Amino acid sequence: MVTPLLTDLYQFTMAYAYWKAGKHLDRAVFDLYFRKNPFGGEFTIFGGLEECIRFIANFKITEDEIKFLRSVMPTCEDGFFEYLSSIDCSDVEVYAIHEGYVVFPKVPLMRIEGPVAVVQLLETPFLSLVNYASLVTTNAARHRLVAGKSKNLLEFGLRRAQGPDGGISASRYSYMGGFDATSNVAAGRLFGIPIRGTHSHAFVSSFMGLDEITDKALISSDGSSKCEDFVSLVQNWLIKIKDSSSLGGTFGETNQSELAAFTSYALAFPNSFLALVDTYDVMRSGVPNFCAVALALNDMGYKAVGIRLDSGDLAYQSAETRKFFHAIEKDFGIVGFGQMNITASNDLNEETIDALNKQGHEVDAFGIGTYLVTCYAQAALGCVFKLVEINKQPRIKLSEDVTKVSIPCKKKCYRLYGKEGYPLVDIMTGEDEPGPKIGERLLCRHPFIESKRAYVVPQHVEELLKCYWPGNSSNSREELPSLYEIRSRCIQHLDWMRPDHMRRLNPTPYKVSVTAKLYDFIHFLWLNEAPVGELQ
Ligand SMILES: Nc1ncnc2c1ncn2[C@@H]1O[C@H](COP(=O)(O)OP(=O)(O)OP(=O)(O)O)[C@@H](O)[C@H]1O
Ligand SMILES: O=P(O)(O)OC[C@H]1O[C@H](OP(=O)(O)OP(=O)(O)O)[C@H](O)[C@@H]1O
Ligand SMILES: O=C(O)c1cccnc1
Ligand SMILES: [Mg+2]
Repeated sequence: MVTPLLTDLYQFTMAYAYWKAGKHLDRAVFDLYFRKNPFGGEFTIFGGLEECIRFIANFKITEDEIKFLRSVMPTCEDGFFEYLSSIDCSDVEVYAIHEGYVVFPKVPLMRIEGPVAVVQLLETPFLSLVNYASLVTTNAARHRLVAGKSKNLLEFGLRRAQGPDGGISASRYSYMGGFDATSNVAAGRLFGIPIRGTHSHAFVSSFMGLDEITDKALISSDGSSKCEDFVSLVQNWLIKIKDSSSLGGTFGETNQSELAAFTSYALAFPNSFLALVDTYDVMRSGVPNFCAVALALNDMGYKAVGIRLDSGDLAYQSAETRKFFHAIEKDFGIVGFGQMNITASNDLNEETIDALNKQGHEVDAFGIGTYLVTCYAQAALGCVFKLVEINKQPRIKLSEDVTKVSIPCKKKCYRLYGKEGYPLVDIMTGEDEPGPKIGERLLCRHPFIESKRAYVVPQHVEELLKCYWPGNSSNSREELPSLYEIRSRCIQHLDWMRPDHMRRLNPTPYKVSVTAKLYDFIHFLWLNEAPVGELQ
């Protein structure tokens, strides 16, 4: 779907005007960056780089596309379309921060150099590939931080995502941000993401009673015996549970159509039985029914997986369910029954998971859809693509709003680490400036606010922008890691950050700075380009 035509018309009209002016081959440098961290936080995860690199690797406008462009731009000369059909990205260079890194406002995630007309055509597709990817990766990482490392996080969002392509991207980047699995089968196939799922209320309510089950036989897990009437085995267990010392009197008649649904599911998947228990009544029907089926499976050598809760007070119900499981373990001597998995879903987000943590809960896995994939808490990241140099001349974009003034020049970017091993500050320098050195004191200045500056003595220096597409330069090219490797990197990097940058409430901003030389140059260019006002 991502072709050169997946762009805004103005990229093509500008390309024509560059061409008419004989400027199309001017060597331009653009920075792709964002201005503010999303979700009220102080960090972002960079996602989407691999897709950008694959896009430029295949960048070619086909004859059919040229024909269409001619119809869209009928006044443009033939020579322009001949030029368009000849272009590719062999003369473009892309330097980027590694995908999955923790990144911060104003620091270029990518620096793109090449003939101005070609690089201009990359603006919209690159932004489209990076903006949502980074936003949803960050959203997933934030859900992971609040849920904790020990919980399983399942992405359930395909049905609620912004269309099929939004759903596919959501699955890919939720996994990158630290989710464990997706329910999205196509994404699992495309990207090798683990696929997981339970069943829905429709499956439960489609059953009317136990007499619907005609094939009642179940062979034991080791194949050594056969139970001809698994339904009776389940019913017997239900009676035993009802009469057990600690559970007697906690429930009466359970819903028999629900029991039929659970039994059928267990017959279909004896090795991975998991039941949705909230269709009728969690504690009076769903959980006892589940336990009866799980105990019957246990007789046949199978270990049930657990339950899913999809409504009500998830803290309370998970705790009550856990007590029920422990009581079964104790009364019937089934070792491990108390640890049965409890999955929770239903409009979960950072806030609800945080609330559950504060109340105390027994949930092992969270299934999260709507709030994760739609990025409900913030609709867009706001990455931009700005010209910073043309034909070696630095360029600046001014704005009444200081946060929107671009940082000119082709730059290098470094992450400086302190004594305790945490990243302290990111610093941008002019391309020809010497890089920061370990143990050498360096003045780091806020790019726009004069009074904000600090000396830093780095214990480790990391250059951030790596060559991912060398064009005609002699730089060697970074390999594209697998999605799994990027996910591992993301998880590791989140761990390396100082905790106060990562906390949910009032996190400390991470410092982003420029060298004194670059600071002076930005302000010189600013004064040069800004017209002096006249008061009358
Ligand atoms: N203990 C809890 N503390 C805070 N929020 C919770 C707790 N338990 C559940 N929630 C959240 O409260 C909301 C409950 O939503 P709502 O009242 O619409 O659903 P419900 O009535 O429980 O279920 P449904 O409408 O799907 O049958 C959900 O967002 C859920 O994640
Ligand atoms: O709640 P989310 O975070 O979006 O997670 C996905 C939801 O999708 C399913 O519900 P379903 O589509 O059956 O409808 P529902 O909203 O009535 O639960 C599932 O039971 C979850 O509740
Ligand atoms: O497998 C599930 O439980 C599931 C999948 C998608 C949406 N809700 C739930
Ligand atoms: Mg729901």
